[in-house]
Amino acid sequence: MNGKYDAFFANTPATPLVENPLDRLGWSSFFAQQTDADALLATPPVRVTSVHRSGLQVQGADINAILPPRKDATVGDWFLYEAENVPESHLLERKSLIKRRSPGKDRFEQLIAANIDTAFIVTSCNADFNIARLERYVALAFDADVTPVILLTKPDLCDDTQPYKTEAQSISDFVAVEVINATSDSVAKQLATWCKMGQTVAFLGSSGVGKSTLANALAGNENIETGAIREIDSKGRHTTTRRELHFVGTGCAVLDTPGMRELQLTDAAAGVSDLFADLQTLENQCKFRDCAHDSEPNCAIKAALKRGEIDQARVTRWRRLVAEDTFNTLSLSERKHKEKDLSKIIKSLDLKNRNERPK
Ligand SMILES: Nc1nc2c(ncn2[C@@H]2O[C@H](COP(=O)(O)OP(=O)(O)OP(=O)(O)O)[C@@H](O)[C@H]2O)c(=O)[nH]1
Ligand SMILES: [Zn+2]
Repeated sequence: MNGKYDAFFANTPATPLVENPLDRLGWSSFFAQQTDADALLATPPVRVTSVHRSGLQVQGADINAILPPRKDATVGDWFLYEAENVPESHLLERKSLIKRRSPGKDRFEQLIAANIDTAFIVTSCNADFNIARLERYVALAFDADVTPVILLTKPDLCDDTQPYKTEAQSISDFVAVEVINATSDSVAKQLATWCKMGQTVAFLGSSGVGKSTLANALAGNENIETGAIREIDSKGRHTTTRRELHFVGTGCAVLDTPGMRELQLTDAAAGVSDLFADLQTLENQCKFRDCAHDSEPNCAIKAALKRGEIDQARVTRWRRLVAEDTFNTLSLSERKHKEKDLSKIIKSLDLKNRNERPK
């Protein structure tokens, strides 16, 4: 980077009065530093605002275009736009990426959303509240390099929100917890820290907890649910799609994509280790590398439980997430392979047993 465009492209606070259209789209120094001022003029940045079968809808400072479909990009991605040779547009490195494995047999990876800054994990102060589910979402966010923030909605329908808040706060010291009435006037104010200009946020959580209500409160007069757009697909037909990246009143972008709503914890190993770093450190002190923290001697986890330093329920949730994650990460062939290995081991154990049996 050099010269007079530095401040402009790096989105520095040195130019607060002139709103750069790219700022609103979420452009930041993280992306600017992957290129230089000359390249930016030749191939201006564009962001994927929605994904369709016919291609990727992209938006730039004064560009509104469609890139040909490609599997390695998703909503929220940034490209350097090659006007002369559109398919050659260059995909920029991501700040964060949410992906999932498809539930089908082939279990290929689907990219759900890129470059989200904050994931609001929404649950209500009632029967929906489930600490294990919250933990899953937090692990998923950590794994994707997205900052998780827990929002506890419907406080007005609950006698005492404190127990919910205390439990949610016990998940991690690094995750903010906000009690928020989604139907109140103070939503935008309460979420302002995370919804500044140029930020990209998403809402995760079960149906009916208030995600749309919160998103609409941020949007002000705009109604996100009715933000459908009509466009012409590659065969010239009119199609109606939901927009996926909504630029709302506070200046932030709200990402709403169907894939987000179906997220499960899949291969979020890094997130699980972040979330349970203390337990993983303890585990390293167990005598056996494959300690099941069950009946093994010199088990550091059991010792810490006995001393009352850690909580049994949390240990159980951690073990389940690790097991689930290991299984989810396996491909179908690996699973078969593993099954084969397993049956071999069982057979050999049986054999050993038989041979050692007294005649
Ligand atoms: N009293 C009260 N009602 C709320 C609150 N948050 C959401 N609601 C109501 O709960 C209902 C469901 O809210 P939605 O925003 O549609 O929930 P959602 O999470 O978007 O649900 P899906 O679209 O199914 O995923 C609506 O009738 C909201 O008005 C809250 O904090 N207090
Ligand atoms: Zn152990």
